[in-house]
Amino acid sequence: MSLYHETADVLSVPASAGGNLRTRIFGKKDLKSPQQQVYALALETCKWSLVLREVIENAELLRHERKLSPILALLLVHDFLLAKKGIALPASHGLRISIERHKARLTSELTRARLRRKAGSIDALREQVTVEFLGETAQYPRWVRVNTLKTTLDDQLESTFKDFTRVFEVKDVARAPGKVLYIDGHIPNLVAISPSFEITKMPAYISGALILQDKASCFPAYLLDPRAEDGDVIDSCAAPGNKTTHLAAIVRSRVAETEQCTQTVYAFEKDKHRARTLEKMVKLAGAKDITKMSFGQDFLKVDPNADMFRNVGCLLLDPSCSGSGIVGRDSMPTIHLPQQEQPRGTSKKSLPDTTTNRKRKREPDTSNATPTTTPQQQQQVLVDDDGQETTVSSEEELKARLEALSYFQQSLLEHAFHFPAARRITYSTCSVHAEENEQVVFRVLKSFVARMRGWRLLKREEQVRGLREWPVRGVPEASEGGGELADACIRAHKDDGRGVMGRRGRGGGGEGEGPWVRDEEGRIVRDSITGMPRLKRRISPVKIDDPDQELGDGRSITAGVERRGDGEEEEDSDSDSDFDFDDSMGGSGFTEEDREGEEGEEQDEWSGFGD
Ligand SMILES: C[S@@+](CC[C@H](N)C(=O)[O-])C[C@H]1O[C@@H](n2cnc3c(N)ncnc32)[C@H](O)[C@@H]1O
Repeated sequence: MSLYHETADVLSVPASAGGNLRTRIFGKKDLKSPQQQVYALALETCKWSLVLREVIENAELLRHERKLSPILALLLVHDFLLAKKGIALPASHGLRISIERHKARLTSELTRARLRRKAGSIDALREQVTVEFLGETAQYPRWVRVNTLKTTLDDQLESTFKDFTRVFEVKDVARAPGKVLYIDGHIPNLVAISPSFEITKMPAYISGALILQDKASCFPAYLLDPRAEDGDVIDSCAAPGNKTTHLAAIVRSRVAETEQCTQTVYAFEKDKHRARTLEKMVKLAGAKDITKMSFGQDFLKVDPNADMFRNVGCLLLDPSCSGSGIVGRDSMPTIHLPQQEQPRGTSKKSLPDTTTNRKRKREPDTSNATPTTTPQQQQQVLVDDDGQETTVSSEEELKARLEALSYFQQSLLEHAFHFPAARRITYSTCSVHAEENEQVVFRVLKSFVARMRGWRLLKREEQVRGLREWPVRGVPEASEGGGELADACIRAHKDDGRGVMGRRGRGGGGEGEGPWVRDEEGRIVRDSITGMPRLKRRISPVKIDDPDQELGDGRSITAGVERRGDGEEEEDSDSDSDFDFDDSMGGSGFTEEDREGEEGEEQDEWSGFGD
């Protein structure tokens, strides 16, 4: 099946099948065409579909080419008119011929469509189309992390962003058209640029020198602040790898260029499929020398006392969570289908697109396709790490899922507390729910292992400058522990006016936030229970929005702890950490993706690190 038929199939899946464009494509195991290519074609065609519909209808393409279905026509005309290399089929292929023989009409209709929109050039039209397509998300800047493993901010200001106008308030980025840039004041090496700028086409992006990463997603690694004296670092839940590569960049930045970096970032990812993405990202970001990845490895089953981890001073925990909370099911982009047999000059732009869709050979009925159609109802939907959505039908069900997830999250933290040389931990999620955020932090600090080993909250005034100054903090009512815990937490949400946004930019969510916990520099203190000298760790929760910002969804929470000291540490005899994820979660409370990670793979065995 050709790229075009496969993409048409993806776009024709009924709305009831759920999922978003990304999950429909990347979760599809039987695609013959490269997933990335299908995704790009589908997304770009949706983006241009309003213009292309007009072109196709006015050129009467479907009247002349009766074998073409509306979706196929859109895809082919998209590539014919807008793709650099045209239609990706041999010149003699029937589908290609069916479009190219209408070259004159199609190109002149595109020119007319452009002029109707008062766009002076195709590039100007492209910008208009992009802003329109981004809709609500166009109100937010696009955050770009300068990957210091490969480049520097100065180099990028002189190359990729050479023609950009610098603004000094983040709110001015999204408002201004064209090329505008803001250098972030909280996170080093982070810039915000105009959302309509096609950064993904820039060589620096393609080479991994620039990484698309929402500001809030940069909080955990920055807050963790791993320094040379902290030794090795663990990213416990690593895929797709935004935070792993950020950690690697920070670690490397603290070693002189001429010197070898002796620290290692250990990255665990339980899901083998997602681990492949992690591997690609680590490689692309130039983090391979510093990072050791263990594919399909459950962090909870890693022995903290293993010799390999004796120097691990910092851990970043960014576990699976309930995702973006309550969101609208608007995850599929809209596609505007041309009508068949539309008489010239009479296009009815507001007709529901699917009404005229006819069944075609090899192309399924699109009458129920998510794309074009009616606004989706707002529902309570939990979104997992893969973007899979689960509708929650009752408050009780939601409560049960959150409870199960929060126990898993707490178990990760408790497990991290056991690493003998650990000084700091950050904890983050992309959940909107206090149950997974402040409440996890509050509970875990009261756990036996936390008290025995002296972990404590990292207070706001002890945090790195950028996050100390970040004004959006935890919610006191959700913090049980009161004002201090809330203030130590960092939150970010898309309505905070600071340019951050949820992972998926879904409508209807609004309130999403997540806390982050981290500890500060540990000091030897007297343990309040035993009176013994102890390493002091602190945890501070922070709330943030999350990362995978492209089609973003959800928020994230991070928590971290740190300890430092030269005191003797007692061997813990408590069994808090022997929490068995599988048993304790039961069957109802966690995401598909968590389950998938367990299936078929032997999780108990240490799979070793790949270089
Ligand atoms: C929220 S995502 C992490 C995102 C990542 N930190 C980033 O910034 O790119 C959570 C990941 O943790 C993985 N995961 C969940 N439980 C795990 C466990 N027990 N051990 C290792 N990985 C786990 C999931 O498969 C998922 O890929």
